[in-house]
Amino acid sequence: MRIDIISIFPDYFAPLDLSLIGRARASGLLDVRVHDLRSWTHDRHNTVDDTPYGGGPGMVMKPEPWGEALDEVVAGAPARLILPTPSGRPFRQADAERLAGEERLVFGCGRYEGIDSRVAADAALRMPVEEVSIGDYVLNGGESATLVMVEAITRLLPGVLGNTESAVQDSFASGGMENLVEGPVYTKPVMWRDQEVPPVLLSGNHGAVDRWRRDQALRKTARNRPDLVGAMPEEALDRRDREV
Ligand SMILES: N#Cc1c(N)n[nH]c1-c1ccc2c(Cl)cn(Cc3cccnc3)c2c1
Repeated sequence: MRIDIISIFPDYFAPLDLSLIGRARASGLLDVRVHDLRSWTHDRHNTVDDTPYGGGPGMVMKPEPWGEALDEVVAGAPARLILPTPSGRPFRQADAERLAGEERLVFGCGRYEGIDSRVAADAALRMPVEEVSIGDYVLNGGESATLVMVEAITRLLPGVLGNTESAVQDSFASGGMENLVEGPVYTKPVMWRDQEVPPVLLSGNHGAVDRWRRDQALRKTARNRPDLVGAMPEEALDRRDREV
């Protein structure tokens, strides 16, 4: 997969040189290219914003630099443009799984009050464009959202997660314990500050461990994410009661 990121803060993406994504890039498994939008400005001040038509607070990102940047970065090759925006469709795990199947993604990270709306409309003449939001809270621009989405997407690519990690049983995964959040996890020592590891985890009884983990995940989901419990079929909630 090739990912292009366009931003006025390219240094924001230094974390993509680290850890599993950094290793995947170094191995050639993943091709991530970060571009400074100001490379496509032509005035002395590298201007990327201007006042909004119709008035109102703040500034809007000018369309010309974006148009030139997308023309050059995409260069006619099929790519999907992802535009983080507070008004976008919610980004979910299913979107990460879907986008992990794409050959090329381009992330347009805006700032100020947003990118001139004609940029998305013009790009949509040549490629699929998705306006997405990572959550109902307000950020200062699209960079943090892009980091979140790039991590959620690329961790699903074969070979990116090492042997010690697994994307299969993750929360919100389509497989594994569907629609449940992760339950508690433990490692050595068996006793720490007067807290012992639940004995079932030391029992070697894999069936009992699986049942215990599912029950803990159900309890944690009901406590922290009642919205997910509502979406769960009734029998899934009662299953633990029938299991011996
Ligand atoms: N994704 C996402 C997301 C999220 N979940 N919160 N905020 C954002 C986000 C994404 C893109 C931009 C661009 Cl471009 C400018 N801003 C600042 C802003 C804030 C409030 C109203 N208008 C613009 C962005 C905020």
